[in-house]
Amino acid sequence: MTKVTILQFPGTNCEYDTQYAFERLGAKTEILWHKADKVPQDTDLLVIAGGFSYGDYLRSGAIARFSPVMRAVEAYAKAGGKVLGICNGFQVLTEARLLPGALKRNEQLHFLSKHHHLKVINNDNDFLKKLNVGDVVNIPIAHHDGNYFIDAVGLKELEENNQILLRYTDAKGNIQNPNGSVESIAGICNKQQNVFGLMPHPERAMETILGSDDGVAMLQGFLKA
Ligand SMILES: NC(=O)CC[C@H](N)C(=O)O
Repeated sequence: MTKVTILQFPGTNCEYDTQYAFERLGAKTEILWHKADKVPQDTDLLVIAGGFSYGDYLRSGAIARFSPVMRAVEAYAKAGGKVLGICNGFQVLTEARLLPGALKRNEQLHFLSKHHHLKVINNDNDFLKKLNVGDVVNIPIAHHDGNYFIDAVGLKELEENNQILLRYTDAKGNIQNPNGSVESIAGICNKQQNVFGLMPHPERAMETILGSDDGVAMLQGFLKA
């Protein structure tokens, strides 16, 4: 059985949605408070859940990065452990330099909360292997700091190493840009392809009655066969 450990900082608010989503897919889960100094040994996937860690003070994710548990997360990722950062989790991972780039305030300076389409750019990784390149999924976004920035050198590296995983599009897969992100990037991974981050919330797209179940195929990629 796959074991998913979900990090919780003061201000995290998506840990229970994330727990529900993974348990529904048959995983066992544990919520880990940010004061922990170890990642549980049986962890197959570590998720940094969404929310407003430390009230988004200074910059989203900028304080959480100094929490004790982040030293353990760094060691876990360095040893090849799989890490997924969703929304605020993505922000924490960029602040901790486990993923390149930064998340700035949305271009229009508004909080965005709606469903958005995304196109799969690369599926040659654990995260998106259940989807096909070019697939368009419908996933909620909910952020005010989702404007992904990376400089030209960094962007070239992302492209060369197939690190761009998802881009924002319309329902037909035409590129769209809700928040000003460089090249409409919605999700990336590190060069080693074991640390993943995205602004949209797959854990909120688990049931058609709630607008979409396209998150199922995304999260399933992490489960053991
Ligand atoms: N849903 C979230 O994780 C919110 C992320 C972050 N606090 C922002 O608004 O940008």
